[in-house]
Amino acid sequence: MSIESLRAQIDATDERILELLNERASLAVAIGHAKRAAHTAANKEGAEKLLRDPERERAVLDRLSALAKGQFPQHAVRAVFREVMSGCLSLEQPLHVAFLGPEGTFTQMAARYLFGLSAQYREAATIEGVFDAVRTGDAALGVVAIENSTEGSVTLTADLLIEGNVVVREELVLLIEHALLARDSVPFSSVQRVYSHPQALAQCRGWLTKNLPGAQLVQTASTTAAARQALLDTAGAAVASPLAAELHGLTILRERIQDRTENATRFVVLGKEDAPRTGRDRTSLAFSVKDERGALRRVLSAFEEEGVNLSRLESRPSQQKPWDYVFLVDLEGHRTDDNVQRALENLRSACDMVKVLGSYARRDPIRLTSIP
Ligand SMILES: C=C(O[C@@H]1C=C(C(=O)O)C=C[C@H]1O)C(=O)O
Repeated sequence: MSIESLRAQIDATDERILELLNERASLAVAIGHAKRAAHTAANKEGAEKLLRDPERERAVLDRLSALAKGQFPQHAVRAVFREVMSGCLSLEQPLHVAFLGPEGTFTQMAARYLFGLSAQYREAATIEGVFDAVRTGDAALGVVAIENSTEGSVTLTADLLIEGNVVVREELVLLIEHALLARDSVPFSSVQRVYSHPQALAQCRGWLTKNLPGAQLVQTASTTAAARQALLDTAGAAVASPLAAELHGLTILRERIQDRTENATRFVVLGKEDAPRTGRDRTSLAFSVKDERGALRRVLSAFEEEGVNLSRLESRPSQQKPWDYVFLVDLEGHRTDDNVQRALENLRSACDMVKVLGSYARRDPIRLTSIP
């Protein structure tokens, strides 16, 4: 069969796909109306409810990924239907998402992976700016990093979660690969300055010490800012995502320079409400113990007695008074689970403060292979 004939068949097939997308969009609009009616009936006043349903979106993607046994690549199924759903949701209700900028950061890539290109993004210059956008309603959701597997917690995110009335709605764990990027004309041997965010430099500290011992390390506000600096410096290079090379027209001098192969950053989606129970959940909470002997042991016993597994426990200065500490805990389970509820009740007797920062579905780490 000739190419022209095959292309004619592709054109006809594309038209059928377009018809089905329009049919799907009409169904989504109808569902949007039904959700609004149900919400209005249930809540006579208050801000408009967020119509996005992440659990349903996850179910759609998982079902289609499982069905994708044909010619079309399975990894592409998710990307295609991520955008199909992003477009359908935008017909029901604009989705405003704040993220820690600037453009090209891992945080932006995490946001686009979750919400697609039809969401309306608001770039915030600081982590506080993301929290403020969600708190004021300027954005329905926000995306920030909460911890890295090499560097530990993003302490400001933790502090703002403890302080504010914003909770964790979802999580996304990205496997972070760092590369050394430079302008086309810069050979590896002439790199004298390396630019990047402090966390990225720290995640590549061993490699940089071994391979560029004489280079000056210059901290920047973000890996995107580092890429922009590298474009201007004929003896400079940036530590950033290999995907940033595509974004900024840089050359990859070295790939996978992070010290730990499985270097991952956990991002959280911030919202006014946390997630419904799925049976595979995580709950983040903060507590401060009474100044009594054995108070912390009683707290840990409260979890152990109810069979609640803790996946993270760390202390943070309370920001209230010097040498006063708050503990941050991630536990396996949803705050509505009976054993978690009993554990929370029991630990309250040993604590001055207990604050649930959100219950949400646990997600396995993913590796981005292209810019979402
Ligand atoms: C269509 C719906 O609304 C949104 C769009 C979805 C989709 O395109 O499949 C799924 C969940 C929602 O975020 C729905 O809730 O079913």
